[in-house]
Amino acid sequence: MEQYIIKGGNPLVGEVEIGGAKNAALAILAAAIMTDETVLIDNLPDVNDINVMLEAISGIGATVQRLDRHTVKINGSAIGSFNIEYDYIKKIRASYYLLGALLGKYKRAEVALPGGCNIGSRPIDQHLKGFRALGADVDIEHGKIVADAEQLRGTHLYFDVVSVGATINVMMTAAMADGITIMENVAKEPHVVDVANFLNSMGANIRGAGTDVIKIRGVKTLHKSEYSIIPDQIEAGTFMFAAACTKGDVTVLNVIPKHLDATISKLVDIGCEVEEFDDAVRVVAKKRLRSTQVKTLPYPGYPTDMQPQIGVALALAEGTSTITESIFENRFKYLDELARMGAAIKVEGNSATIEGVEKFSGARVSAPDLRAGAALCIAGLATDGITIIDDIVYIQRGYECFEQKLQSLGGMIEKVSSEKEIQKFKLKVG
Ligand SMILES: CC(=O)N[C@H]1[C@@H](OP(=O)(O)OP(=O)(O)OC[C@H]2O[C@@H](n3ccc(=O)[nH]c3=O)[C@H](O)[C@@H]2O)O[C@H](CO)[C@@H](O)[C@@H]1O
Ligand SMILES: C=C(OP(=O)(O)O)C(=O)O
Repeated sequence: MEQYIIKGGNPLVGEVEIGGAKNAALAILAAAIMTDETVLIDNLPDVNDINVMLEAISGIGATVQRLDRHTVKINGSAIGSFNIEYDYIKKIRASYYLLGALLGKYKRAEVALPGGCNIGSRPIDQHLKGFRALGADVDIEHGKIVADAEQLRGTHLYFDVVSVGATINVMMTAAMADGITIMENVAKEPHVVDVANFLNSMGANIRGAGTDVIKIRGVKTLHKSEYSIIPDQIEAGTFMFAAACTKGDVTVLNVIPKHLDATISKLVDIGCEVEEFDDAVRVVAKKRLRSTQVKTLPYPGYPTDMQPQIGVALALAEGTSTITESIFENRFKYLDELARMGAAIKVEGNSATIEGVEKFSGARVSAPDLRAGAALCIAGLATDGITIIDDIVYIQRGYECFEQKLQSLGGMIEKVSSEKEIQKFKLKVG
């Protein structure tokens, strides 16, 4: 089993290139099979979840041609199965997008119930409500969602909760339904807009993505497109907090600063200097961080996917902070791991009270999920001693070349898979 070993204490300094947004890319790859023409997708992150999705779509007959690490050509004309059997697909959350894409194009789909990080109960009732409202019969049979429709008809739909997944999924199906669909109380995340832009580039007619109401005029067919995925705001934010926690000076390159507004605002609250450029953001932390209050919310609020990263910063900040996690009920597991490193935290329901400590001590901890794993790496980099992180497979789901990027900023982090390698690292760092 691979682990990260970290010797912290160095400020992270330098520039780091941010890749394409994993959560936009997963939906865009699913949407790419909705045309019989060839689609070229660029700025794809090379991470495990993306590779699982590519294998799943090639498994049902789509042609997938990787031009380079970040560029792929997809042709969905030879799809011969609407049943996603591929075993790994149920392990990722975004497998549910294949349901929306296949149902829209072929009026039939069978996909295993989705997995993803264990951060809460994660129901999909709003996806199913949307498909049914468009005229599909949807059942859950033997762990699979089975959907089919004689005809998909535009509808007026009000989501009961703001859901990124349901908004994108139903938008994909409605893009190929007959007539007009109006979706209210939708998610406004940048990746919702990116998927709408991608579908429009293939000839869909979707208006209002990024606002509370999306209007879709269904089209019969979609056509070829060349599309570049937006930068990953969560990867960018993770490196920005790594700078904050190590008293560093890091510039994240290839970002859309507007997408980082909530993250930037919190970094400023806790005492960092933040400079915005056209497509870069610089974070400088010169002194001890200050406490603050945070509540996770749908975009444009503070993202739940950035909650563990700020949690680490607040555990080192002067004073008492609170975090309220209002999206997923099980996203505080990393705090137990952080407590092993000396953090002082009390969790009650969906709220955590954090008394900042001056420093952590190195420990052996486990990544409970993707973002929490990345946050624990930040904690290790902010700690003088040695930290070992188990279960880094979660981190590999969503961060490309994570350790190499941190190394390029001066971080002493290595991937190891044996006691011998651990001892070698310890000898090297003294
Ligand atoms: C692959 C992907 O893009 N994952 C992201 C996506 O997850 P995901 O699409 O699963 O998250 P949602 O936005 O759907 O979930 C938001 C809230 O709505 C609830 N809900 C959702 C759907 C539904 O049918 N019923 C329901 O009650 C969820 O339990 C949660 O409390 O958005 C989350 C919120 O920004 C991010 O943390 C995840 O990284
Ligand atoms: C929680 C995440 O992913 P998933 O929804 O795929 O579990 C994430 O990207 O932070």
